[in-house]
Amino acid sequence: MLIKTDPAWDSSKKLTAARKQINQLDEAIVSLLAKRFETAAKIGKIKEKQGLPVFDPTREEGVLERVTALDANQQTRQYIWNIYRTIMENTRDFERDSQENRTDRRK
Ligand SMILES: O=C(O)C(=O)C[C@]1(C(=O)O)C=C[C@@H](O)C=C1
Repeated sequence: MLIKTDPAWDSSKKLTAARKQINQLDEAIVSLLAKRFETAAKIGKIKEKQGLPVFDPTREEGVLERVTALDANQQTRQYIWNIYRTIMENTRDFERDSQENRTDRRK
């Protein structure tokens, strides 16, 4: 058990506080991701009507370039890039699941 005079007590409080902050940030991220998925589903339906494929590699390259440039911290840019690759991969799946005709499962 930790007592208040123990330096580990302070560390433990800081850990709890930082995790609380992470929880709040996660709430904001999930809410924004939900809106992003919703918007992408609309795009998926427009593409379906126009007979366009869900996967648009040129647009994805543009998104990756844009979001990595938005990150002021050069050290985390590679991670942002990785995260967005995954977001867009999942977005493609969601777009296909949201379309009326769900036969196109190509990546
Ligand atoms: O902008 C589009 O055309 C989308 O369908 C959205 C999105 C994205 O998640 O940003 C997803 C799939 C496409 O390959 C390109 C981009």
